[in-house]
Amino acid sequence: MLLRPMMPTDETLEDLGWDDYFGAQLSDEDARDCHPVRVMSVHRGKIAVAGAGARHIVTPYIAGAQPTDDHPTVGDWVLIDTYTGLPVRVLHRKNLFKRRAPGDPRREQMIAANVDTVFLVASCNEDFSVARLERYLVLAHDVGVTPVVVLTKADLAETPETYAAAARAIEPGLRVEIVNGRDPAAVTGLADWCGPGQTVAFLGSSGVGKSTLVNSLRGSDSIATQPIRANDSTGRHTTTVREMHRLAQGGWLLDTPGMRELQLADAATGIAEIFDDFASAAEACRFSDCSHGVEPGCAVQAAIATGELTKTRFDRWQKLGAEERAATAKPTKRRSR
Ligand SMILES: Nc1nc2c(ncn2[C@@H]2O[C@H](COP(=O)(O)OP(=O)(O)OP(=O)(O)O)[C@@H](O)[C@H]2O)c(=O)[nH]1
Ligand SMILES: [Zn+2]
Repeated sequence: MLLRPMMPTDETLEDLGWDDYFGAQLSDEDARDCHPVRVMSVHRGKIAVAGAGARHIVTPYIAGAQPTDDHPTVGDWVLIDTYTGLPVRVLHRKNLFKRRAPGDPRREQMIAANVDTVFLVASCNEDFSVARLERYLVLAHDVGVTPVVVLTKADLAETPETYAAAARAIEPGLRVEIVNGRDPAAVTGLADWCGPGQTVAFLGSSGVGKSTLVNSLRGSDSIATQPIRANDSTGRHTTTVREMHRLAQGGWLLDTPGMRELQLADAATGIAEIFDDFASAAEACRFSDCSHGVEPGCAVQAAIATGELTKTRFDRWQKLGAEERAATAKPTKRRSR
């Protein structure tokens, strides 16, 4: 089967996000016999890919690929054999978003690969929650993607700066941008991350304005947005396509339904990073399995007493830890009849 050019483009590999990280993975043989393509979308039994100057449809099956992770997902770079048109291997990823497969918590499902920046979207209204942003930060750190907090609906808030200050306080150096997602001019604040070759993804709960932002960034209105339901602010899921979208600034948006349903999974390292002050205080507790409650010699409680650590952050640290343990707990054995 020869590689059929489906659609000629003027895209270079660099436009698509190719850089030295991937280039360094090619042997001389690879460079001679194969060419790299990026996975734009995944369908049943086929994947749409983009290479230098053309887009193609190829099979996702790679001979000999064993674990699921060896198979291509959206955002991946795949080597295609120039003579057979078949995929040879998936290049090592910069990062990979995964989630537990719905209905089977023991299986993991790949969601998106090679994301440069993840926009953590929250709105400047009563839905704003530091704890939720922290969860997303944990996830971003865990996956190894640079997070940028985007606060939407600034036009509806009297003092959007108070929300921004609360977000900035979560982590030193955290980038926080305030936008009116409906105003295409206002999203220019996000341009730094959306230029040629850059890949972004969005995380945030339903109704915070992700689709609206995406439309403003794409310079089109091609993702349907629906008005929020009148008596709750949960919004609706309006995005069903699973693919990479070209942004007006030249970059790529990786938008998959899975991204929208991501949960905190296997995020232990991430939690330790966001709460490194708590993690290091806990090392001084008298008991190694201290629950930081009423035990004698608890260094965490001591630090809270002196004001060195805060009780509110302690509560969030405990809550995230408990959620994480619940999420990774082995299913309890069913009693036999
Ligand atoms: N005033 C104002 N309204 C906004 C802004 N961003 C989004 N909205 C509105 O908020 C509602 C929800 O926005 P969506 O973009 O659909 O939210 P979403 O995060 O994509 O929601 P899901 O698709 O459910 O994940 C829509 O009515 C938008 O028009 C903003 O910055 N300012
Ligand atoms: Zn303790």
